[in-house]
Amino acid sequence: MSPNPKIIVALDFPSATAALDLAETLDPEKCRLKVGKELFTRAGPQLVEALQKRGFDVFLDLKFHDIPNTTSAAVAAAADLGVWMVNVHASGGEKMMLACRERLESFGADRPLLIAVTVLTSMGAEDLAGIGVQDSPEAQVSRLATLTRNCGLDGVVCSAQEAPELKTELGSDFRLITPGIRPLSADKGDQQRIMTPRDALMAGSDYLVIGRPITRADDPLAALEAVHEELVGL
Ligand SMILES: O=C(O)c1cc(=O)[nH]c(=O)n1[C@@H]1O[C@H](COP(=O)(O)O)[C@@H](O)[C@H]1O
Repeated sequence: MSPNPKIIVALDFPSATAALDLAETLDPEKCRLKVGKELFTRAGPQLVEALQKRGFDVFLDLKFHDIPNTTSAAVAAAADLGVWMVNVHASGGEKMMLACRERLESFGADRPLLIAVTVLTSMGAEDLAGIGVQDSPEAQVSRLATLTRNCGLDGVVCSAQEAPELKTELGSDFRLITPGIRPLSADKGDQQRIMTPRDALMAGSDYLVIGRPITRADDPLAALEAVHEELVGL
């Protein structure tokens, strides 16, 4: 039993019923839950509250990216909901991230963790070139993660492939949240920069975001248990 579960199950479902059905089978002491754009758009704050009432920490993954005034107000709305963690896109820039961090100060110690997405784990070098970024994914992640840390945020979303370098550059307190996690037997799907759960933690990830390998498994609970077994001793 871990008081600080490192696995965040991505509830990428089209309805509150589907999300709650899975949540009923899970243990809040063994995983946290992520509510993203599809589920939140369909089920809204009530679903987040329902999950929190069942004892789960919720990562509200809406990846806010807008002007500073709008984004900081959205982050404050997430804090009012009582979520454990909320995220913005680091590419929204310094002023946007500073405004968000400052807005959360009024929530004191109960504020959510505020993290920023660097380069989506579905993107590789060619995708970056397509949006005018000639640097490698690693260099762009490092640039955006450093900016995020300098703005006083709590951590970044990145690929576990970038974790060792970021831990060295940015320090052990700066949290690394890593999607693109694939047990060896799982399909890669649309993810490009992937790693197994065990390798990701050994590389320096603080939290593993895992969606389809658990939620689309024939037996999601067994799939989650299998990941826990893979992590024994870490
Ligand atoms: O912010 C995220 O959580 C996120 C960032 C990123 O770069 N890549 C990424 O896959 N995610 C999310 O992590 C989850 C990964 O799900 P699976 O690919 O099904 O394991 C999805 O809910 C994505 O929205």
